[in-house]
Amino acid sequence: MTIPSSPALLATHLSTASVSDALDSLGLPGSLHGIGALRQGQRIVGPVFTVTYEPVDETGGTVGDFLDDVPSGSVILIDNAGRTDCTVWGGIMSETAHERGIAGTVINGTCRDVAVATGVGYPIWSVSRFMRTGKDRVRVAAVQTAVTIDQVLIHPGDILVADDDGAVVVPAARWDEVAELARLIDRVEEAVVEAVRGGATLAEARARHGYHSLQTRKDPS
Ligand SMILES: O=C([O-])CC(=O)C(=O)O
Ligand SMILES: [Mg+2]
Repeated sequence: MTIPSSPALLATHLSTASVSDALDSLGLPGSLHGIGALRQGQRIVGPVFTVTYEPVDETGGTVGDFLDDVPSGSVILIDNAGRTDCTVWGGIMSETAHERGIAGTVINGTCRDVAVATGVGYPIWSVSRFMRTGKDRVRVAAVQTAVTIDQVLIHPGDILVADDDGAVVVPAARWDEVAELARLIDRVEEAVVEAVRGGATLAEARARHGYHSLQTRKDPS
């Protein structure tokens, strides 16, 4: 399996749109509906380090205790069950993750200190932003165990791609296959645009290159 984590590959990596279409064509789930980029113009790809939070009723809960254990190049994927009334990520964590070379953080939940993340250029995708802390409200229940977000079952080490359009996860064992298909989809879409530039109508260009069925699930037989 090739994980494109070098800066050069990061600069040219696949869009979430192409990866999502490739997953559709293989009949695989992976797109994380409801999680969006905190700010535009950032793209990441890397293996996920999963974190699961749970609520606490009394004092003692806190956020971020796992951060010292995350390898550089990882994408931190936090599942707080979509909870948006208290954080699981903040500015100290953004500064620390940036310092450690962590690729970015994707949160099924909310985060705060957004200006700090923006200031250091640390990429975050989340359901929302909100300032009330998760300290004394949540605690880490598990790290590096499987999580399910938007009905997508995600295992530690699966490959997450995120950009302006959101975040999508590919099972590690299917990465090469999905990436190759996504590259093919990119090439076909470029050919459609080239045909339009060359004078074809959009209908002609799309028909010529099979645009409408790029993402259609292919018969496995
Ligand atoms: O309580 C939180 O969300 C954590 C926080 O603010 C930080 O890391 O700076
Ligand atoms: Mg803070």
